[in-house]
Amino acid sequence: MERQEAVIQIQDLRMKYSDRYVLQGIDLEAYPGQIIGYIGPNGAGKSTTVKIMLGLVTGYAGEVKLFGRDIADGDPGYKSRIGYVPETAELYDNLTASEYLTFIGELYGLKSDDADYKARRLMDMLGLGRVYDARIASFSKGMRQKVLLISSMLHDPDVLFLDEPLSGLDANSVMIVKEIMSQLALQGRTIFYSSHIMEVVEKISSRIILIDEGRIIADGSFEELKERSEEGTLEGIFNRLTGLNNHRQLAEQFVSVVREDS
Ligand SMILES: Nc1ncnc2c1ncn2[C@@H]1O[C@H](COP(=O)(O)OP(=O)(O)OP(=O)(O)O)[C@@H](O)[C@H]1O
Repeated sequence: MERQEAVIQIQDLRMKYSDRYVLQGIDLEAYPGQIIGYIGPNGAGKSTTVKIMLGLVTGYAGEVKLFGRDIADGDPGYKSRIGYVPETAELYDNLTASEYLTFIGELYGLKSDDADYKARRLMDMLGLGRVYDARIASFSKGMRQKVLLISSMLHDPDVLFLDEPLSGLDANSVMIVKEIMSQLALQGRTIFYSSHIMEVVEKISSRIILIDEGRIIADGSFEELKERSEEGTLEGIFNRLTGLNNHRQLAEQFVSVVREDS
């Protein structure tokens, strides 16, 4: 099968904060239709990689290309073809969802009326039609997450970067958002997401990239990773490859310190 052109190409990406390398030579490429689970322990360098691709972090070494162009070439045009859901975001609490989403849509080049019309229907479909004109300050965590997800997709981006996209969502909403991700991928969009929920990553990713201390230590489909491992679950593979084999002991020690007489 003829392979389409890569939408993300990263070569020997290195990033140093103070004297410490937090990315130590990342190489990866992603293609249309892929759902890539980018996973790793806390502090492994996942957000840093994504922020570099978004143009939010500079000062890196190596090459990062999106849609075939070096993002350091000074042309920010690629940003209109990507969407982003950060792990935590300051939404404009004083705006209504309608004002916020229309504003974001306009930033991405949609006409105000079109953005408003599209946002209203998407909010309605996620069960938030009722609060479309309410202030975001009054929204629960899950409601805010839905607004963020909608804001990242309003302009129908080619590549979606999602950081813990299911954070705060109830079980029904999780099913809907997972299905939305699959359908977008089937329609040729690329989804590059980070999550710590291994069961979800295992099920929905077409490819899983595991990083630890700024290096890729596994890259392949879940089936491929499983073949190379004795573990039957992604959680087991993750724990083995990132060196955690004493969680019970650690938990016992932790609890015994918690229970010490003060
Ligand atoms: N602005 C910064 N200045 C200094 N160090 C930073 C900065 N941003 C990140 N780091 C460091 O870089 C390393 C990687 O951080 P990063 O946020 O990329 O990890 P992560 O894999 O996304 O972790 P998590 O799963 O906890 O979100 C960490 O050691 C972090 O302390």
